[in-house]
Amino acid sequence: MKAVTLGPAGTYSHRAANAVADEVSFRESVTAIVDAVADGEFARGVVPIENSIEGSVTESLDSLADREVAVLEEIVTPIRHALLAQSDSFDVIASHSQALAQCRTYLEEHYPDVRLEAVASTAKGVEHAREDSNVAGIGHPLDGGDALVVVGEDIQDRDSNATRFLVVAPPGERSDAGGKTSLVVYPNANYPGLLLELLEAFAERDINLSRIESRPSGERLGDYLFHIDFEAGLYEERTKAALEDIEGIAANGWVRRLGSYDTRHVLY
Ligand SMILES: O=C(O)C(=O)Cc1ccccc1
Repeated sequence: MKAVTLGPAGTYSHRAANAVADEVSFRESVTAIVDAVADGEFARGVVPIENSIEGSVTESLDSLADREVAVLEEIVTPIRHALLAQSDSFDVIASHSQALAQCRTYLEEHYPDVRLEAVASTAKGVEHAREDSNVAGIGHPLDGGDALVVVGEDIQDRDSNATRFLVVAPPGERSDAGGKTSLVVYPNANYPGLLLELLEAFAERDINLSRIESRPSGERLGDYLFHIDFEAGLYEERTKAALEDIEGIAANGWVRRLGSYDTRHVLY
C-alpha cells in the first residue's frame, strides 16, 4: 500500500503513516497530500488535523472541504519534541509552526534572543540544522540521527501533547462503518438559530459531538462552513435521521460525508 504524507522523512506524520503503509512518499504541504489522494495518485494520505495544545491544522480542514476524499481512520499519537542542533550554539530555530507554538514557553525562557523560523515540517527544520551549524530544529528526538545532538528533550509546554492525524483515501473507499463520523456542512444561510438547529439534529438522537469547528467559506466575510465530528457511524438509523435534518438545513449549500472510521493509538 502506497501512502503520501508530510515530508521530508522523519516527520511525525511520517511516523503515523508507517502505521498504515509499507511505502511512504512525501509532499511539502497538507494541500498537496490531499490533492495527490483526490487525484488518485496514492491509495492513502496521512495529514495532521488537530493538536491538543495548539488546536486545528486549518490547512488540513480547508483541504478536506475543498477536495473529495474519504476519511478511513484516525491516528492519535503523543508528541514529545526535542531541540536538535550541531552544538548548543545557534541563532535560529526552524520547525513546523505547530511545533514552535507547542514549545512557546520553553523557547521564550531558554532562547529569548533566537529567531524562530516556520518551515514546512519538523523534519525540514532538522534538515536545515544538519546543513547549517547556526540553525537548530525542533522534532522527534530520533530525527537528528548521528549528525545532531539533543540540546533539549521534552520541550513541549505540557506533558500531555497529542496530535490527531487522519488517514484519507480516494472517495470511492468511504465507509459507513465505524464509531466516529466526520462531516463538512456548508449551510449557505445565515439566520438566528441556524447553529442551534444543526446541533439539535444530533442532540435529539443522543449523538455525542466530539468536535465542531467553523471555517470561513471563502465566499464572503462572515460566511462559514462547519467541520463536525460525532460518535456514531453512518450505518446507524439515528445518524441517517440526523443527516436528513442536516441536509434540509443546508438545502441551499452542501453536506460532505467524509466517512465513518475508528481510532488507532500509535506510540513511537
Ligand atoms: O512537521 C511534522 O513533523 C508534522 O508531521 C506536523 C506536526 C508538527 C507538530 C506536531 C505534530 C505534527
